[in-house]
This record gives sequence, structure tokens and C-alpha cells, in this order.
Amino acid sequence: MLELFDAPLLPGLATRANLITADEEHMLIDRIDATGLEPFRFQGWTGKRLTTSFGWSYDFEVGRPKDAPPMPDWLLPIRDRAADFAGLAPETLIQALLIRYDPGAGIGWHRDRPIYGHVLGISLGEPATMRFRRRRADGFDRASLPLDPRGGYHMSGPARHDWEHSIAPMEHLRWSITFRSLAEHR
Ligand SMILES: O=C(O)CCC(=O)C(=O)O
Ligand SMILES: [Fe+2]
Repeated sequence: MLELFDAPLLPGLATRANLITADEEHMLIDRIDATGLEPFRFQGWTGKRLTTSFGWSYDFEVGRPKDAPPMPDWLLPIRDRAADFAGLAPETLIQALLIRYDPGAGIGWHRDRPIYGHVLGISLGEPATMRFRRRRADGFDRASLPLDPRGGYHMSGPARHDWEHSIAPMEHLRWSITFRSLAEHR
């Protein structure tokens, strides 16, 4: 379907190939692995993926935000590039969440917490597929987004607020960095 080549998969979903270089990807993987990642915890349940937050964090155990260390210098140029891709001021991206998905780890169906606004992700390591679904009366609308290493994605609008997303458990290692802004007051 050539005429759809440049159309976004979903309204509010944008992607950018090669947002970072291969050298940056290797540097970031080393840095992420050295940050003291911890298993994601949710109300007494421990996930397989490993995470660290900077700038701002959401404590899923108690269901509220908590302080996190400031974003380190090595992450700031990457945040600035992600902001530029999304047309946002860099300082609006108040959170960086680093994730390592070891073999067998994925992320189940969810929408990101409503306290956050824009969500920007960068993929490192092996390719993956982000799945999207939106409930309708008789089932789900579905879409799939290939996540190529070094590429970025930006979720806002309907893709962010109306659709859920997930990544199936993978056989290979993948890392991601997601940057978030705070939701605008309504
Ligand atoms: O690994 C990713 O790119 C997605 C992570 C995600 O959906 C989340 O942390 O909310
Ligand atoms: Fe998410």
C-alpha cells in the first residue's frame, strides 16, 4: 500500500529511524547496565524487566510519584535529541526510564500513567514489535509497530491516551530509554 507509506500507523504515533548512532547505542547499553537496574515491582508482583528512573519516578507499589536522581550528563544529549524529534522543549522531559528486557521479559498491556503527558522511546539491542490495541464494543482494534534498534517513537494524542501498548516477551536482549513529560493541567 504505497500511498500509506508515510502515514502514521495510529494518530499521535510518530517514529524516527536512527535517532542515535551505533556508537551511542553501545555507550548507552553500557551505561544502562551499570546503573543498578532493579526488577520492576507492581503491588507485590515482580516483573522480569529491569528498570531505573531518573528525574522523576512513579512508585507502582504505593501508586504515587517519588523523587529520583537527576538525569546524568551522558543522558542529556539523548534527551535533547528526543525532544527535538518530538518538537518539545528538552526540559519538559522530566523523566527518563531505562529498561533492560532479558530473554523472556516483556511488558504487558497498559497505558502509561495519566500523570505523564508525552512519551518518547528509543530502542537499543534487538528489534522488537510494539503492539497496540483499543477496545471497541465487539473486540479490539489492533496495530503493530516494529521497533528497530536506534530508532525513536513518540506517543501523544490517541496513540497515547486511547490505545494500550505492550511488547511480547522476547528471546533476545533489548534495552529501551523512555522520556516523559508531565501531563498538562486540565
Ligand atoms: O520498552 C519500551 O520501548 C516501552 C516501555 C513502556 O511501554 C513503558 O515503560 O511504559
Ligand atoms: Fe508504556
